[in-house]
Amino acid sequence: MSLNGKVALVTGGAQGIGRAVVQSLLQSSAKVAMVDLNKDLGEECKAQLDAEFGEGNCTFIECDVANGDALRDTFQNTVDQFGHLDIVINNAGITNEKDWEKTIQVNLTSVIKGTYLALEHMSKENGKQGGTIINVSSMAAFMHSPHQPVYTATKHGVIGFTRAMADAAIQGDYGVRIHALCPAFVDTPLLQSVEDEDNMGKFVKFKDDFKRSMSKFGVLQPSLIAEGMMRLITDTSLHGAVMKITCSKGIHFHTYEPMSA
Ligand SMILES: NC(=O)C1=CN([C@@H]2O[C@H](COP(=O)(O)OP(=O)(O)OC[C@H]3O[C@@H](n4cnc5c(N)ncnc54)[C@H](O)[C@@H]3O)[C@@H](O)[C@H]2O)C=CC1
Ligand SMILES: CC/C=C\C[C@H](O)/C=C/C=C\C=C\C=C\C(=O)[C@@H](O)C/C=C\CCC(=O)O
Repeated sequence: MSLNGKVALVTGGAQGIGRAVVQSLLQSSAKVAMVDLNKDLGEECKAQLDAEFGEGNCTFIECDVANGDALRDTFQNTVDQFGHLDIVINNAGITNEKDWEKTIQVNLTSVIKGTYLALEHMSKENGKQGGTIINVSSMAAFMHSPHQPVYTATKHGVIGFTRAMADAAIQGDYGVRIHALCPAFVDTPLLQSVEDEDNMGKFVKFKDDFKRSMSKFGVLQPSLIAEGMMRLITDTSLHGAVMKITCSKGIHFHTYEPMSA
């Protein structure tokens, strides 16, 4: 499905899962703001994408999503460059059990901020034209490990916040579809950090248990995660979805029991 005329903003877009979905969005003729902390990586990625898709379709904006003012400026910069905003993917994430406050800031607080900024630019409550938001969680929210307790907490939080905002979007008639995406293990540099004591702190001693899980459940490619994101963007029947992507079941959805008294 063509996304011609649509404008997307992807945080953490210069590497890994984010880069894969930036590629898919460009292949579908969307304009893309690739937002990332890593200037060198971002500029290299933009050069490659310009060579493949032509100049003017992708912009790189250096931004630490943990800096709320910078993130606000990044959203405005995107709208100034491309005229409007239709798709926001809050993808940037880290795992750091030593600096666990930073992990909360990047993985949860910034996802909340990114969601609210997306609504400022897309919600009908603000006179805008609607859109789609995808917040990236993890299968860590369904299968915790002793290896990354705070990372796990942030990913649980992303699901809870996203599901509540999806309900708010319905009751408030925002015209914005909001989903959570929960990949299992994916072959990216983040997954390699499982070996790093600098990242994992005292929990690095549990890394063998984590690696056994990786062996047992398998490791996905970023392209499949991008495929799941494109389905959330293009299937307008979906709202408030919690998409799971695993080696055993592929792209599927978590189902919740209806709330009852
Ligand atoms: N790799 C995996 O096994 C899984 C990853 N995820 C989630 O997917 C998302 C993307 O992860 P990966 O692609 O694996 O990671 P990655 O480390 O390969 O790429 C993340 C990108 O985000 C950028 N980034 C990090 N902190 C940032 C910040 N404060 N501001 C702006 N950009 C920042 C990095 O520079 C990098 O380019 C994360 O939210 C992660 O938790 C979820 C499940 C599995
Ligand atoms: C340094 C590591 C960084 C990121 C890793 C990632 O975010 C963490 C993933 C944690 C757990 C992954 C679990 C994978 C599970 C599966 O693949 C499933 O097939 C297992 C079966 C059922 C899951 C339970 C359910 O679906 O509710």
